Amino acid sequence: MSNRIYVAIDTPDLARAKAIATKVRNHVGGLKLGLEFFAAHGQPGVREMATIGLPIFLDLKLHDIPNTVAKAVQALSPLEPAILTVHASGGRAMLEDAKAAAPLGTKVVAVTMLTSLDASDLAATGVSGSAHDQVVRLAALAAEAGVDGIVCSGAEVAAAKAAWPKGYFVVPGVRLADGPVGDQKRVVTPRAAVDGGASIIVVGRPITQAEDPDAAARAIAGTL
Ligand SMILES: O=c1ccn([C@@H]2O[C@H](COP(=O)(O)O)[C@@H](O)[C@H]2O)c(=O)[nH]1
Repeated sequence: MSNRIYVAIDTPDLARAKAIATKVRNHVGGLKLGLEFFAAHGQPGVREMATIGLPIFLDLKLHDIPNTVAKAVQALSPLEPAILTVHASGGRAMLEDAKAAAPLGTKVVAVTMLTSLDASDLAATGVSGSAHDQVVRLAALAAEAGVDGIVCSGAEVAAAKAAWPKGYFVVPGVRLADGPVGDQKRVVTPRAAVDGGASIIVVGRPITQAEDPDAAARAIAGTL
């Protein structure tokens, strides 16, 4: 099994992004680039990071009307990311159109409920019920729409996988047992995420803010 860790390179500083990625490249399976990096460096920055030689996960969490999302996916297609995110709450037509517009080799995965949210945040947006129910509901929508998988927390991944055995499951919100959680609310350890059925785990600050990012990545890989 290849390394399941995608390191989240969340910085607007290209030199720092390259330095961290270069340090950890032997102990992670891919690089996740999100809004912070993309807003600063766009497609040229993604191409630059791709020269490091690891698969690229473009975590842009697209969420708009179907036509706009499909056109955005088309515009991103020359990058041929390994993984691209959209928001499941954009609805079935948006998910279908995003998948249709993506390159064949790109996994389109739908974000269900951000790991920085809990049930009280959900209630504040007018959605009643648990995080578990919300994730399982949106995972069913994603499967029906024909995308490749979902993003969810490690607390729900086993239930989502049981309902969608062929799905691809991306789990962020991963923390070491004694580590700071920061703004994340639904966290699990790397081992628990993989045991629950994560296809890949996304790890950002526990690696990138460590004194020795390579040692941190190696230590996490050693627990899997
Ligand atoms: O529900 C989600 C979806 C995406 N993310 C992204 O993952 C990383 C997590 O970084 P940490 O530093 O390990 O918290 C970050 O890039 C988020 O944008 C998420 O956390 N939760």
